[in-house]
Amino acid sequence: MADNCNSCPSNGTCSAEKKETCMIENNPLNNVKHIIGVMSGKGGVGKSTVSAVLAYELLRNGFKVGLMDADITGPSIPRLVKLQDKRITSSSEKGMLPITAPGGLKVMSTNFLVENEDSPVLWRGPIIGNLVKQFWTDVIWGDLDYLIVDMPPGTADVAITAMQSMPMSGIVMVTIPQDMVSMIVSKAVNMANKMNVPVLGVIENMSYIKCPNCSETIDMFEYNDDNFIAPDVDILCKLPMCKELINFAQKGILGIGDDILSEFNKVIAAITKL
Ligand SMILES: Nc1ncnc2c1ncn2[C@@H]1O[C@H](COP(=O)(O)OP(=O)(O)OP(=O)(O)O)[C@@H](O)[C@H]1O
Repeated sequence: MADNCNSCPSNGTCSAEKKETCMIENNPLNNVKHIIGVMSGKGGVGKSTVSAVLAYELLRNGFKVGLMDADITGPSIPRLVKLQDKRITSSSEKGMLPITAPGGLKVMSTNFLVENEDSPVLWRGPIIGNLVKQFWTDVIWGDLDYLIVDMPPGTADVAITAMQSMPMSGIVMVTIPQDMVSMIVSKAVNMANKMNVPVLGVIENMSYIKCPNCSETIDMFEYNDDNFIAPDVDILCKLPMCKELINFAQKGILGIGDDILSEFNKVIAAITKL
């Protein structure tokens, strides 16, 4: 049975049978209402960028938000939220405090634990999986409305461990509209379905570019709409390929125009319905 059901985001919604078989450990110091995974079967499609913007936009909407960088071997969140120089230097037996970014966003990443930002993480799969688990059990997130998890890439063991060790309310998939990528993201959708984590929908990133002169939109990829991901998965929003998202690490959320933020708010609408 799960440890500390009282501090589990799923508390009150699990069946008695599920509670009996649940292996999730929760930290009694945490009161997190919803955990949202941001996932993609394929690398480089914008998962970390989307996670960071989503976290900041939720914050701007007045929520208490945490951002967990569960991409252990390729942690890009600290740079995206300008915390690359921060390190966690102390912890107690109760756990580790995340680093708080300006605005109140609580962040945890492997890069806060290694000596230098460019130190490689040469750990094997089980150790990496364990660290992801510890980012939930041993980090004192405190009171949060939403914990956004930048998921480990792919659909292999670390991603499975992440889904098994955190009571996720839902997964948002990030993809680019290209048949080959969509096929791989479909695997991630199927994986989430098998693990009983609801897929809230898909963010189609780098979908188009907008001409700065005439505002014409130009689709970036040729793809067959009928084959897109899975018939029962909604496309939550379409994001352009644009400088504003490339420059997020430098300019932050205030550098992103209202048209793009309104797309992110469609995702937030799906998340806040939970
Ligand atoms: N909509 C966008 N327009 C332009 N560039 C983008 C957009 N989204 C992401 N990028 C850029 O694409 C690159 C990859 O983005 P990001 O690191 O967020 O992807 P990822 O899926 O998390 O990658 P990884 O698999 O390496 O963790 C980055 O350089 C980022 O700035």
